Amino acid sequence: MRLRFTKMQGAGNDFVVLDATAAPLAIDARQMRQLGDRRFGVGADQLLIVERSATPGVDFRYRIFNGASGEEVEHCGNGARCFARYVRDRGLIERDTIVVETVNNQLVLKLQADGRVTVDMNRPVLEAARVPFDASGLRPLAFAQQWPVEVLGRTLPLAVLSMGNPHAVLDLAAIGCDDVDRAPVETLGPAIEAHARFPRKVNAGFLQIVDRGHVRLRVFERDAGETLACGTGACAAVVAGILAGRLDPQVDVETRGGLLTIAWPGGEASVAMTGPAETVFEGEITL
Ligand SMILES: N[C@H](CCC[C@H](N)C(=O)O)C(=O)O
Repeated sequence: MRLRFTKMQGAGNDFVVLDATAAPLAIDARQMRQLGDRRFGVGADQLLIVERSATPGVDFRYRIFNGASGEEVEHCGNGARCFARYVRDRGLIERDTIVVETVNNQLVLKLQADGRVTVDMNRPVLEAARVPFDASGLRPLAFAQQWPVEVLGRTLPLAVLSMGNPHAVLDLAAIGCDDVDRAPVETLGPAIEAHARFPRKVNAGFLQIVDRGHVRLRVFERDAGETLACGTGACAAVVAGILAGRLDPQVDVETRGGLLTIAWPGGEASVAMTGPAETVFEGEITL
């Protein structure tokens, strides 16, 4: 199969974007993995498919696949910003405000005059069972979403929540680490990602709080490994820090790939994420 694609990145989290608005794309998991492979394919953290939506009031369907596994997932924040840039730049829509539906959500994407994109990421899901997280036998710690989880022989205070996809956030101050670049991501990342208490695995965030308006974050992503940035992970980390009483309602999140700004007033409000979205190149591949 000959396939045209667009390579994009948002804060260094990179994507292969495929246009299925004119005709459906029949790509299996093996072909998704090939597309995502950095040596045998194009290479990307995730693959995004753009489809028209039949739902009234919704412009597009937004489907996300992790490149390493080829499996479909519920959400991708950096990808949502690239999605907005993609459909606008290709003239698939004339408006700067775009409504997309994912497998379990609807998102509103807004292209800003400065080139960044703001995404309404909806409310965080805080109930453990809906993350999903098995909290059986555990009692919450400093706040209702923080749980004592045994990982590699040590008990870690993990903030557990969903942005549509599952997240576990470790405030590095809890393990005496004051520099995210020295966080034990290589060891704790895979151990948290595959932990038995997360039946659908989990994205593992490592949070360094610099001050109430500025954090540094690394994320070992589910079925992707450490990425240069994770949009849903940035939202989850800021929500966790606000629930802990350690962050203000708007926070700059410094990731290895760039800066994201996350805002959450708390309660039933949506999380807003703003950040960059760039096209890198166009290409064709035979699968
Ligand atoms: N690895 C994630 C999907 C991509 C999320 C990330 N790239 C983002 O920007 O939110 C998961 O399996 O839930």
